[in-house]
Amino acid sequence: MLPTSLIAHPDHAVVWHDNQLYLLDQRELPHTITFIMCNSGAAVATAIRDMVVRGAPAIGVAVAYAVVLAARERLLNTTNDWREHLNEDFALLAAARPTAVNLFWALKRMREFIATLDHVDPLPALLAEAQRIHAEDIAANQTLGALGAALIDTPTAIITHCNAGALATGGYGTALGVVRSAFAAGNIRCVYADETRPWLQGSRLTAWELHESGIPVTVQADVAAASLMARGDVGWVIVGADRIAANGDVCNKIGTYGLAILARHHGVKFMVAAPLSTVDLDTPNGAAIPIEERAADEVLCCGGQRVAPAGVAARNPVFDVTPAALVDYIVTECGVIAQPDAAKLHALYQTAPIAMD
Ligand SMILES: CSC[C@H]1O[C@H](OP(=O)(O)O)[C@H](O)[C@@H]1O
Repeated sequence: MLPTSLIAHPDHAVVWHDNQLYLLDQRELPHTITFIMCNSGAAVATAIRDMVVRGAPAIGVAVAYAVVLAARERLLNTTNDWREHLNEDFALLAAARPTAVNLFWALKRMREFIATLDHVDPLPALLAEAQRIHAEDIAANQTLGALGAALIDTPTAIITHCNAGALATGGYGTALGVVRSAFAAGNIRCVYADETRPWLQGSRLTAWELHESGIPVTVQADVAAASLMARGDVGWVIVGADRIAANGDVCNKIGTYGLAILARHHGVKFMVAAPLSTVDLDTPNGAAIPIEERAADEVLCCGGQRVAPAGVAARNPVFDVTPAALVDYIVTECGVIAQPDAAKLHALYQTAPIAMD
């Protein structure tokens, strides 16, 4: 019998329980609930690469716990300084996926924390830091959820893309955090969830999260968003982010850029919800963000069957960049930026309660 902390719940994408790390296998949702137990940094790197856990903040939280697992493994198997051997683990984790900056933000924060340690046994302090990162992400989502919901001042239908929910974060969600808060305020009539090929994060994960929460959700083909906006039924497009560059360009799931162009054309407001850990002032603009290209088979196949004829190639970039000029609001836990630009982002960073560097 799974402990209650491991019962299937959108907030349980990443669970530290009984000194082990459990990842809800998001490849199997919504019809199968499987937790994968990881006991090394390498196992977490594999789980990230294979999309067991996905979503920028959730990846960051998983990486923070992965450093604890790696340190434990090194302490058990290394006679000399455990810190030296951690570099291999950090390199494995850094190579898992290239786009979501939260992965690298978490590695940097854990590495800087390790540098402050002089404990003989570093594990309790390391675990406490990973748990702080986890708790801070949930709190950030609840705060940004409320700030984003405050922008939605009348009942409306919204479109969301991919999954930027509790499953993609430490809990509560970013775009779906705004949806949860706005629904509680009576201002969400319906959520139209783009299915988001090829991984179907929308029809599998967002639909599961919102249905479980009693929030009206309708799945649609990604290509159906345009005519829905043309009908005039939708007030907002609300999405998450994997990396926000210093000038306000937003990197998110492939298809987001097209939604932003459609939204601007149809007078639909476009909101990006993300914690400050997703803002990367070291990346000057969207063109500098590495876009992950995944296996062609993810596009060539559907339901495990090859659809395209043999010999036909496919391209599979899994993110794209929305220029800041097409973004109406960036909502973070430190505040809301309307019509984002470099100066406004930098100013927001300066107000952050703790140094986010
Ligand atoms: C809350 S950020 C979630 C973000 O991550 C998703 O990508 P993936 O499922 O490939 O990790 C997508 O871009 C979401 O907006």
